[in-house]
Amino acid sequence: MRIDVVSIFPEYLAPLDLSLIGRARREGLLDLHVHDLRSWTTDRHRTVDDTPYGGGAGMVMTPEPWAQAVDHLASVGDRSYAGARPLLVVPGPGGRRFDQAMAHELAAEPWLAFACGRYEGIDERVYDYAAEALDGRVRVVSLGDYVLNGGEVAVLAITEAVARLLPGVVGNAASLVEESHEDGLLEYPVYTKPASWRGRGVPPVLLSGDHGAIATWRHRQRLERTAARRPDLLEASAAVNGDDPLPIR
Ligand SMILES: COc1ccc2nc(C(=O)O)sc2c1
Repeated sequence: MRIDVVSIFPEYLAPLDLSLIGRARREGLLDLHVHDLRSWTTDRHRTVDDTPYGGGAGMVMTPEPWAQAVDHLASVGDRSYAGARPLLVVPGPGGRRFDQAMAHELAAEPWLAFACGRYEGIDERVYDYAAEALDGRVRVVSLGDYVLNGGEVAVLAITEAVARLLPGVVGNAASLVEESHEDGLLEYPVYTKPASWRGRGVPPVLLSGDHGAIATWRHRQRLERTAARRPDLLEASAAVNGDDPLPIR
């Protein structure tokens, strides 16, 4: 997978050099290109914003640097990635909410590009221009119902959630299975040594060696934890599967 990120704060993406994502890049599983939007400016001050038409607080990102960034992405024509055009993802509070299902959708894309907005946002005409230049493949995505100062933090989160789904990135693929949100349930509680710690023990079933009993206990823990913390997930699952959201009643 290729990922391009355009930002006025390219150093914000430095964490993508670390840990599993950094290793995936070094192993050639992820081809990441971070671009400074200001490299597509022409004035002495490398200006990327201006006052909003219609008045109001803050500044708006001007369209021309973004159009040149989009033109670059459209012209790269990296034949290594099917279609040679990326899906452009623009993080924004008014976007479709990012979730694990979308993480899987994006992980199936050969090439993603992220446009990181700042200030009050990007001139609206850029979205239309980008859709024309990239065969309509532009998606506005929000991390959640809150507002950040820009798209970079969202890109870090989305990139990590997506890249970890790529084959070979997470050492043990089995660890991707019983995770929160993978199958509609939250994960079970985990324990490690020591067996007794500051007067607190480990559930005996986990020390029993009875793998069937352990699997049953863990599933029950997932149901109870989901019912307690995210009952909405159980209701959604029941609506889809038609089963009793809490068979453990
Ligand atoms: C100006 O660019 C922004 C501003 C707020 C914001 N909030 C996001 C979110 O996912 O909540 S992405 C994003 C991008």
